Amino acid sequence: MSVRLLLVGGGRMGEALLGGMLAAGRPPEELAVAEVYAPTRARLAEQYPGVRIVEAPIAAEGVVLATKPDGIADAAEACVAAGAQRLLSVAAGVTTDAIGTAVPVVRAMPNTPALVGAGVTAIAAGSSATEADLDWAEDVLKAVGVVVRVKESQLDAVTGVSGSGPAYVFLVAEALSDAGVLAGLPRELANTLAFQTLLGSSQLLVQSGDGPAELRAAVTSPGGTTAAGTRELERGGVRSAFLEAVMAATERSKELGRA
Ligand SMILES: NC(=O)C1=CN([C@@H]2O[C@H](COP(=O)(O)OP(=O)(O)OC[C@H]3O[C@@H](n4cnc5c(N)ncnc54)[C@H](OP(=O)(O)O)[C@@H]3O)[C@@H](O)[C@H]2O)C=CC1
Ligand SMILES: O=C(O)[C@@H]1CCC=N1
Repeated sequence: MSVRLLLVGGGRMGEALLGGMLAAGRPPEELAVAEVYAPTRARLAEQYPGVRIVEAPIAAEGVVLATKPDGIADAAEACVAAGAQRLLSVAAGVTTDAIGTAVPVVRAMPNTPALVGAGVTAIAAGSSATEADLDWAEDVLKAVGVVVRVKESQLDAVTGVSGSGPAYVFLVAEALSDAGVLAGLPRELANTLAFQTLLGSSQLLVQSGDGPAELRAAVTSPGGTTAAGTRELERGGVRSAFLEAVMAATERSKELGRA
């Protein structure tokens, strides 16, 4: 009997999508995970009761491919041979043409906040995918966050900004907390202050309708503490470091597609 949705690859991204979909109320019996690594299968089976955990692809109405980029084409072929009707690849860099199966392929770039329903995913249709295939992909992914539709040519840049983006934000969180400790605060308190500041600032950014420059200006009192701190960030080249980071990640995504 075919499952509604098979996730191939129960690694970090596969599990973020699985956990996010279950938390959003998707029934576990609609889902299956194919994962080659036995200890990961055992852990997933224990952590997600009701979800079918298998070693190799089984028949499915739809498949999310979340293996490493260099294994995506083979995994896609195995899924089609097992009876998959449509595919959704989340692999960085790998084009839908390179996947090139007999069934429609949608390419997506999600991010790990999907695990808590706060992801953002960009999707693009491969040449044989229709509007209905994009609707299906959007339906699957909107359970775990915001979904936007883009041209496939934009997906490498999307990867640089939001696919890899959570890692940059976690780095900022670590650095802000470390700085609090340097300034004399206990670690637990520094973590609470740093993490809640990131959360609150993101919520304000999304909910207020004001842009980041306006919101930053509202924190920056004339001759005050924020202006003094911001001068040091600018002196350290933080803005340029973000530009270079996103460009490097975008380029690496393109390289992964050529490998
Ligand atoms: N992590 C992230 O934030 C994001 C990742 N992605 C994409 O998601 C994909 C997975 O990345 P990530 O989760 O980080 O990597 P992981 O290495 O954590 O996960 C990949 C998993 O797939 C397993 N696997 C490999 N081949 C197969 C196969 N043929 N059938 C079933 N399972 C298989 C791997 O097992 P083993 O280790 O034994 O090989 C591993 O458990 C990549 O293509 C990446 O580009 C996209 C957006 C964000
Ligand atoms: O680091 C990576 O290659 C993957 C793709 C985007 C986030 N993680």
